Amino acid sequence: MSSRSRKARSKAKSQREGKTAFKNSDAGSFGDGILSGGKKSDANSSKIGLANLNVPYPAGLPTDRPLDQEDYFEQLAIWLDLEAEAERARLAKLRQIRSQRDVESTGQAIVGLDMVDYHTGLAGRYLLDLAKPGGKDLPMNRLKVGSPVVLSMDDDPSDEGIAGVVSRRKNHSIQIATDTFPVRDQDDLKKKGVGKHGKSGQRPAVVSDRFRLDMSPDETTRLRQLAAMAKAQEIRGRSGKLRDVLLGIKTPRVDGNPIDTHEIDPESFQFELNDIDFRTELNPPQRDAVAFAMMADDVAIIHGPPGTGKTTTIAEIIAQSVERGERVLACAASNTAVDNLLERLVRLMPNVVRVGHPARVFESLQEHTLDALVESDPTSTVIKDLRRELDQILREANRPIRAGGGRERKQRSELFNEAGRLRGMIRSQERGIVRSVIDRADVICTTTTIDEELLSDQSFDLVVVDESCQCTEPGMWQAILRADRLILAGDHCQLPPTVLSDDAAKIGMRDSLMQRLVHRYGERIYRRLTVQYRMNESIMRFSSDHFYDSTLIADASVKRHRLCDLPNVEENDFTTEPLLLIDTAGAGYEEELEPDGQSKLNHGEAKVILQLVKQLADMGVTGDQIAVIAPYAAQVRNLRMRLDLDGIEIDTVDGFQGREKEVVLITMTRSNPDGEIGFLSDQRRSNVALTRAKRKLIVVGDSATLCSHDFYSDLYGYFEDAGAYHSVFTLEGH
Ligand SMILES: Nc1ncnc2c1ncn2[C@@H]1O[C@H](COP(=O)(O)OP(=O)(O)OP(=O)(O)O)[C@@H](O)[C@H]1O
Repeated sequence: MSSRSRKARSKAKSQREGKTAFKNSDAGSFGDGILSGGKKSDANSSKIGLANLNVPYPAGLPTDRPLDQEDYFEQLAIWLDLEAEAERARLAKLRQIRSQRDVESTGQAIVGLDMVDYHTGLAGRYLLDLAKPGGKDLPMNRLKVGSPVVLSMDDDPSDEGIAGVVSRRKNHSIQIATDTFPVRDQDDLKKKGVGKHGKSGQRPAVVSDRFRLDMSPDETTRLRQLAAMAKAQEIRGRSGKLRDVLLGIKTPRVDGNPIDTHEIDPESFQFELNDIDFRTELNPPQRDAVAFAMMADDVAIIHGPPGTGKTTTIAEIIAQSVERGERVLACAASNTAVDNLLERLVRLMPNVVRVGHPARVFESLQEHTLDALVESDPTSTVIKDLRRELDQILREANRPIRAGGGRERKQRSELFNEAGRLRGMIRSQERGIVRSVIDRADVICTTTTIDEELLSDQSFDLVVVDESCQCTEPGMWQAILRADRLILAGDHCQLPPTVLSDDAAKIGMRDSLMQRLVHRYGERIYRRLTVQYRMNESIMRFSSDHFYDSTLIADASVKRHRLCDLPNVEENDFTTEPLLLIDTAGAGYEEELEPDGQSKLNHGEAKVILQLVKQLADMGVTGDQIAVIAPYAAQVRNLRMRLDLDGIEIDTVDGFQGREKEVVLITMTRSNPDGEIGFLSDQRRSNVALTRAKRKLIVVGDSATLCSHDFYSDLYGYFEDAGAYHSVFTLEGH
């Protein structure tokens, strides 16, 4: 363990024990209830409103006073160190698993892959296509487009492999982008005493044409974040002022006035509102949020509960900003969230550029990617010729070499040299075109992990971060560094960022900048959107009461919509009622640990889900209108194997944030005599699951296990009051 990691660990320990770097006075409490709009939180209340939402914030950073700059950035670096250590430990453990079934069941590796094709892409990267022999489907995996991976020889545990990034994913193939071409070092094999047929005349263990892909620790991202944090400590001017505001050293201002001493002047606000020529049909809270954001001098927050048009609203803010002649950087932590925003933006304005690999971008938005814009630039024909030449050279260089082919080996290394020279030329030509496309753009869209090479010295009048509660604080600084003004949008009552290190999570890494600012400045720094366009009112109500102080309103267009209103869906009790809960208590449907894994599954609940899905299909609901959500990956795998309906989506809660379906079935999975509910106790996860359904929400779960927890006891009570509670014994065959 490095001395830095040791320091991080001991610091984490002392912070957990209450000896925080900041001597945090209110750690674990919820301040004065400002999250609920100024109301005091009620510690005895079983309701979970914003003020007493069960998120221990702030665990590591105080919000009752300005942060010391040095301490603050040191704290962030400690989180990153702990996270890197956790990632390395996970990967080391994973790479020790050699059995195909075991390793693939983790979802973090794919083994036994052939390289079926390769070519070169933008910036001379190699794009390698990998597939299982015979074109078999790939196993279920978590290697998403953009995931950093290590590509290594499958049967050589000593091969450290080469780093790459997933650039495309299909059912039966996966493409990765790398800077190095994977060639087996034959000379090295010889040195190890392994001949063509191995030491024993058998096929040797280290000689293989098969590859293995492992998810890898994202060192590049961490280094970029550390570099941005180092730079942030030095910056001056507008960005320096913004840093001081975010650290609480300076007070945020709206319309020139500090928010802690001045209310917004209603007349100025009305003037601003009237002055905006809205490009989208917005409801009053959305319009207020736009005007508020336009008046903020340095930072403003838009709190968007599920389906309330947060993305629609920030797209409008960006359009207004561009209208005023500003340049905008629009980001989000995930590629999907960036694309959702991009989709809205291109409807409002022409000059938007999406930075990131085109394979990560929705088909309909391809033309807005930097790659596509560079490609269609008239000056890029020269590059196309060079690339063709490079592909040709690579193909020649990769022809198999006969035994003893010394001359051929020499020729090959010359070809690789030539390939390197061509790649250099391609890169420099491309750099020029890329620069001009970026310089011309009004809006750049990217994930918060910013490509420093592409956006090196770019700064923006406005930086907007959507889904900002899914981004850790260290992950924000690359974007903040480029901002004069900052708008954060998100919902801290939904999923927090993924943090692997429990130590880092315990000392605050999962708590977002948005959450910290709301804690510090209260309702004067944010506007909440309250009209939602997704859920039937009965589906919305529970979440609204528990997470949003009962402030959500269902728009008239969705308030009473039912499954039976969909074309071809039969009308009966099942399709008319928006809620259904099946209680499996007493049925003996106990959870099981997945063989060879850590994840949980529940065959009994799966059987109930199968039966309900069949019932829905028989009533005319189509597969693409149905989603099944399980909190555990093993239950997802279990259901995917057993459920055979075209278009149906089965995924974990994390896979469904930001998504919606006409009908959603949730299998709670946990059922045990000890009332253990694992990460179901994070109510933000349940909030996401419970707010994905538009017209019908079905929950299947064991009250005997779940209801020892207040939140689930309330949930069961809610369904019962709505007349939607049924024991599993009322279902046929149980
Ligand atoms: N003012 C409005 N009038 C009518 N429909 C709207 C309005 N605002 C948003 N919508 C619709 O509501 C849906 C959700 O909007 P949007 O995706 O912007 O919300 P979101 O809050 O970002 O969603 P999520 O909860 O998934 O993060 C979209 O179909 C959008 O067109």
